[in-house]
Amino acid sequence: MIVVFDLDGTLIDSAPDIHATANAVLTAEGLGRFDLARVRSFIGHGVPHLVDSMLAAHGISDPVRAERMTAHVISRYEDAVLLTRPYPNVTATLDILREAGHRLAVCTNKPAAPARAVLRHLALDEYFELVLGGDSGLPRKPDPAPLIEVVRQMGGGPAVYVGDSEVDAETAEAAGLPLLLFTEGYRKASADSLPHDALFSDFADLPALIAAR
Ligand SMILES: O=C(O)COP(=O)(O)O
Ligand SMILES: [Mg+2]
Repeated sequence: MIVVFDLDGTLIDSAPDIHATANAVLTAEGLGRFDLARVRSFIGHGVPHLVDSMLAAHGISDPVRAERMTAHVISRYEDAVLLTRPYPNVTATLDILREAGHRLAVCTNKPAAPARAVLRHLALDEYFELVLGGDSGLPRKPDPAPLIEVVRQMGGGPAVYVGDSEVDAETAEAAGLPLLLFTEGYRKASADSLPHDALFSDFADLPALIAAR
């Protein structure tokens, strides 16, 4: 089975690093900072959406400024790893899945370089044959194109998607892949309101869900 994972809010709790990065960029722009919960609510659609959400929350619509801030976030993003942790049991579960012969990949809206940097920092990079980021040139999730492309590059065949959010649920449905929804990430809607094949709150439960497919 090909097992494709979302990154932020699924494998890793990266909101503290994204929060720190966002506030550094806001401060450089002379704009007020946001608390962690607010920034977490802006995560999931990639960097341009994060910046647009922060500007909108300040009542600002300014494409030139948005572009400058997006570039500033990206310039800091590869170093934004120190506050990020894998969710409990992620590493052990990746070991189990790999031992069971599954092939693992990441499909994230985070740009590829910071996605690879944080995976490397947490010693998780070696598990994944492929990391497709939000700057691949394809439309970002919830467009199904990046998820379909990951499965294609992995050679096709049976696949599942593991994600945490509205974006992931919409992506999986549009791509025609089963979604295993991790409930402890950055979702805003209730888990039951999102299309999913299974829910889990502990990565230790994931191997059995995948084996049952
Ligand atoms: O960086 C984001 O906004 C979201 O990233 P994700 O697709 O890994 O959840
Ligand atoms: Mg996510």
